Amino acid sequence: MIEISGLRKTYRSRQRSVAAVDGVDLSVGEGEVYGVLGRSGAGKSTLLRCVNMLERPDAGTVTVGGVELTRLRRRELRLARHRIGMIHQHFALLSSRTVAGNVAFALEVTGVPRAERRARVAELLELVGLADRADAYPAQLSGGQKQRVGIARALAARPQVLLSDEATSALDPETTDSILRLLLDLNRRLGLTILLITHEMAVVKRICTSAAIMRDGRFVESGAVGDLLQRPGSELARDLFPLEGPTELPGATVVDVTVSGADADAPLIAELARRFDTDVRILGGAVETLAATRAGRWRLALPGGPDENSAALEFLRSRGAGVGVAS
Ligand SMILES: Nc1ncnc2c1ncn2[C@@H]1O[C@H](COP(=O)(O)OP(=O)(O)OP(=O)(O)O)[C@@H](O)[C@H]1O
Repeated sequence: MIEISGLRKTYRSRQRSVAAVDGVDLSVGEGEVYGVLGRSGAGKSTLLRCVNMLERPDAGTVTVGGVELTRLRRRELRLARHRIGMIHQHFALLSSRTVAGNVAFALEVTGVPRAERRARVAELLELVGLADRADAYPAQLSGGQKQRVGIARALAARPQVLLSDEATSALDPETTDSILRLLLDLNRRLGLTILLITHEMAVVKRICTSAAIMRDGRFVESGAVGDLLQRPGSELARDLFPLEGPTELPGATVVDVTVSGADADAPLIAELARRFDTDVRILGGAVETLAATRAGRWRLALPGGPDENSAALEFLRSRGAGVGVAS
């Protein structure tokens, strides 16, 4: 649904030049929720703004829903942009308009007739759970309610894609959770593809099917959450699903084992102990449900050195587990 290739954007001023996006490739499938994580200044906002061409990239291509936006002229781009909704950290609502007026505004600019507008606004407010606040003004709303208005407005033109720019960063944890639940619900009900940027791992954990870490304008790691978890040494896996316990034990091989999907609930460790008649110890671990994936991660200590345990490690791999030897 979103294909980005070789994307670059450099900001130049007399004193300095900053490569905010420095060669990013990204592919977001239809119906995916893709999270880009990174610290302040990593280039996340610039990347997102290049996706709907609020920012013109210097190089690379951006294709959304099969349309290559980087080739379009201004007028065509304006039309194509209607297929891409966007929500913002600070909501960006019009303070002089009511909730209904803010949502209607998005329809006015696309020339939707008045009667149709009214019905669509009612439908959208129902969708985001704000039907009873249609006549309120933004100043009378909580942060979570304001973001719901932002979401309704972003969905007005029935976009295929929603871009989310730190949409929950200004909200408390409980409200964050309710907004993330709404986004997940919209993703599932409408088949909406979501590309979000955030500095909060919890957001990725809660709703993303795929994720990337961005640093200095580049993706340092990316992939489906289930795959990342199984990738030995993955930074994202470590942060998404931390493992506790020592990484070294005298006389033992310490391994981190990750399984995802239905395998997460299989009695893998029991089978390992039985088959290889080994006194395997669990040093740390858990089974958790992330947005898209049920996953189990364990740090195990197997008696003996790596050579003595090679058959056991091979067995774990043959069962679809990601295996990283810690020591
Ligand atoms: N309009 C601009 N002019 C000059 N430099 C800019 C501009 N916008 C962003 N930058 C610079 O580009 C780099 C990336 O900024 P960007 O806002 O994309 O990062 P970010 O990861 O979204 O950070 P934050 O979470 O703080 O918004 C930063 O060094 C920033 O100072």
